[in-house]
Amino acid sequence: MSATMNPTLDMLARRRSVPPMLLNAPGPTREELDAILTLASRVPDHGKLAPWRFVVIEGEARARLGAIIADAYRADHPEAGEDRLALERQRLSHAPVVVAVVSRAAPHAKIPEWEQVLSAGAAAMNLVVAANASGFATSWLTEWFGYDRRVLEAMGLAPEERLAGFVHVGRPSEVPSDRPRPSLDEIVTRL
Ligand SMILES: Cc1cc2nc3c(=O)[nH]c(=O)nc-3n(C[C@H](O)[C@H](O)[C@H](O)COP(=O)(O)O)c2cc1C
Repeated sequence: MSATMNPTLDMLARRRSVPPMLLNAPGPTREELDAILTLASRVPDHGKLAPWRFVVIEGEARARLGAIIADAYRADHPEAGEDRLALERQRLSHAPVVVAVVSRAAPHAKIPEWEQVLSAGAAAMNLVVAANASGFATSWLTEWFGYDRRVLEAMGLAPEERLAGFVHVGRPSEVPSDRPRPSLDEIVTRL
């Protein structure tokens, strides 16, 4: 896409995910992250339910949760070797900050649950956009442990809460080349 004089459009046209291994410190400061999370929470939200919340995983907490991820993996794969367990242990330790976006969608008399789930996706994407506009790069991932109740419980999620994604945030050491994008012909119909 051609460059414009509009920094928002330029960022949207160029942004791409950067794998956690390429996301370095320094991560956002407390003030920077608060600003990013404030923008992440400014999303369409039918019924003003705030059907999402954020769990910030940084510093020592990344390794603490990594140990729980590796324990869960070992319990399910007793044959797993040390290399694989080390990989699992490091899952959240590459980027300096990982924000878990949690969906709190629940049955409601007026607001369809589907719309609450969509709002959590919007919050995750606003977080991605705000972090990238602030000079960071991101990766929005779930992986197997994003669906593992042992891991989610260790993060403080209630049984009815679900993970929309782990957004890894850091300074990119390199930005991968772009991937193919769908052409408008494939995804747009006009009535
Ligand atoms: C909800 C959600 C979960 C995702 N989980 C994973 C994942 O576990 N592993 C993965 O490789 N990509 C995952 N992705 C895809 C990446 O976030 C990203 O879209 C892709 O790697 C590159 O696209 P981009 O450069 O346009 O961001 C997920 C995307 C979404 C929306």
